[in-house]
Amino acid sequence: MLKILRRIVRITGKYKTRIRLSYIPAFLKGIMLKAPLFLSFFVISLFMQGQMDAQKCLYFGIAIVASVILAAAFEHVSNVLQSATGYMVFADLRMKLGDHLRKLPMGYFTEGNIGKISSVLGTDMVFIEENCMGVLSELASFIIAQGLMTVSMFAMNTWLGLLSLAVVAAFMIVGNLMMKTSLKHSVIKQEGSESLTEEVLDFAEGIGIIKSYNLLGEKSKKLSDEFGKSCRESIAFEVAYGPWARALYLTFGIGTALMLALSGFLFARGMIPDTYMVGMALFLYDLFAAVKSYYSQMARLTVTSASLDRIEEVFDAEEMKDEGREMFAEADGKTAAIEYDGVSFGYTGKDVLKGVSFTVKPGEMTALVGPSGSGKSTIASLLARFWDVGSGQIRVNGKDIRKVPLGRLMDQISMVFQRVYLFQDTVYNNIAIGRPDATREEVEEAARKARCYDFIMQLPDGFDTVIGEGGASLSGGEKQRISIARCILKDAPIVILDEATASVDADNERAIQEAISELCRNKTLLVIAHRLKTIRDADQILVISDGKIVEKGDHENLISRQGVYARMVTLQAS
Ligand SMILES: Nc1ncnc2c1ncn2[C@@H]1O[C@H](COP(=O)(O)OP(=O)(O)OP(=O)(O)O)[C@@H](O)[C@H]1O
Repeated sequence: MLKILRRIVRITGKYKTRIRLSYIPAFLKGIMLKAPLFLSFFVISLFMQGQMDAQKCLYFGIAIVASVILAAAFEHVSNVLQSATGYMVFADLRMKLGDHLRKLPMGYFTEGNIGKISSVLGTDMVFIEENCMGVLSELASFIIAQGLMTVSMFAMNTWLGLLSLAVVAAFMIVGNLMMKTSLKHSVIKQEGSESLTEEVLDFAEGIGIIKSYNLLGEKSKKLSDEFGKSCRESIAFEVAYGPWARALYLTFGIGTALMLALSGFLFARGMIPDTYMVGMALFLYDLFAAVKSYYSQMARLTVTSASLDRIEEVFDAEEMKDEGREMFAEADGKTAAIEYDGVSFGYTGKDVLKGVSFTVKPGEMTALVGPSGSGKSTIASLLARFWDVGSGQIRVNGKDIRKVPLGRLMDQISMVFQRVYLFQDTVYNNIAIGRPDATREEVEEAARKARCYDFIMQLPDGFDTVIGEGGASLSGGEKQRISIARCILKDAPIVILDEATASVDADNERAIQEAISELCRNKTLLVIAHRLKTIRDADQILVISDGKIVEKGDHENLISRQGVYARMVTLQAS
């Protein structure tokens, strides 16, 4: 239990002191909450001893009101310190996570971790933020309140004190067993929610394919199975947890009854005065209320433990090294040279690239061609450090790309992917991502060059139209051109182009080709080519097969060689 509390305090980082400070008002609130009870006890005692008068009664009344006001004030201060800190902690933690995710290799995202990331951001962090920070101060005030009650029992009579201590010990045994059960099932529930999130994301993302291949029944069944599993896990949690919650309730009832019986016995034996007997009747239902509430709140914290595990798991994923602090010789220049020097690489041990070496001169175009799965995309993605090379080196302007800051490398590269991703934001912002400090004129100019200005102006709000859910929907070709406008605006010296294989209509294809020509003007180009007719003018064509360069040269040269490339051209022409 303390372990969970310590883990929560640990994630509060630089706000730790604020959290610890908040215990002071929480303790004071704990005392103030019990003050009306003690004051009432004194009032009754004074009445029974015939020492009460109207003035004293008024003072006691004022003291009770003051203690209630103070309890509220202390609660407010402790909440401000703790809950507000919770929001600050998680704002920082989300930023830290964003930064961490940015530094993870692409492989992390393709290895089934998307569900985990979604759960961490959407469920775990929100749960801890909303539930746990406030709970810490609640727990502190429960501990002090229970302490006060037990001490006052000892003050009345040692036997009463010992029995109340024994009941608290029974609460601790039952409470801890309840938490163990809750913890075990929370982990199962959290894992279930993770795989459910993954299944829902998969279903939503693949809905087009699911419909077109008539898989709605099959996929819906898979999804319903996941919902069913999640439901069963929740029921199993309740079934296992319920008896312990009832046991806690019983301990409360039995403990209270035993305290009443003991005080009656002690009174009958003349071991406690009648005022104490009346006081017991007053305290009775409040005697163990704090420890009961404490364990009820702790159950919430067990869910937190499973959430913390997942948050830590994501943070533990190894980041790509970004320790290089050297700069490119021609940093931010308009052209750049690229050299692959004996590059080998494998995703999961097996080598996908085997000793790949080639040079792209500044301002020239190199095309990668070859059968599917030969390693073309892998070659290109290593340049952007989506993964790091296994052995060998990739140099840009003579500098090993691992020796420069990742951010600086990315400044040098624009990428046009086959699969375009536009954010659910305005057209303007989707283009401006390329260079956030660009002026409106520059964004519009980039849109013109990418041949998308005209269709953007026909959208309901022009550049301010929101794309995506609830906003304008665009055709594949239009989206592609917006993504090219983004790259034109970025104006990076290197362009990696994954040539689209999807067929678009002739108008769109012409517009896309014109947009690409604008983008590639005076740039160093690495093109993953699928249609060979588009790369005839390339300065260099690399034919990749099974992770190796098997032919290298320009179109004329490779045709005259009558090798793999020539056969591919003949095949595509037929
Ligand atoms: N993220 C990944 N994890 C594991 N293996 C991968 C991953 N991406 C690609 N591979 C494997 O690496 C090999 C090369 O893939 P790559 O995508 O580079 O080929 P490609 O020539 O670009 O293919 P295509 O023309 O079909 O896009 C293939 O065997 C592929 O299965």
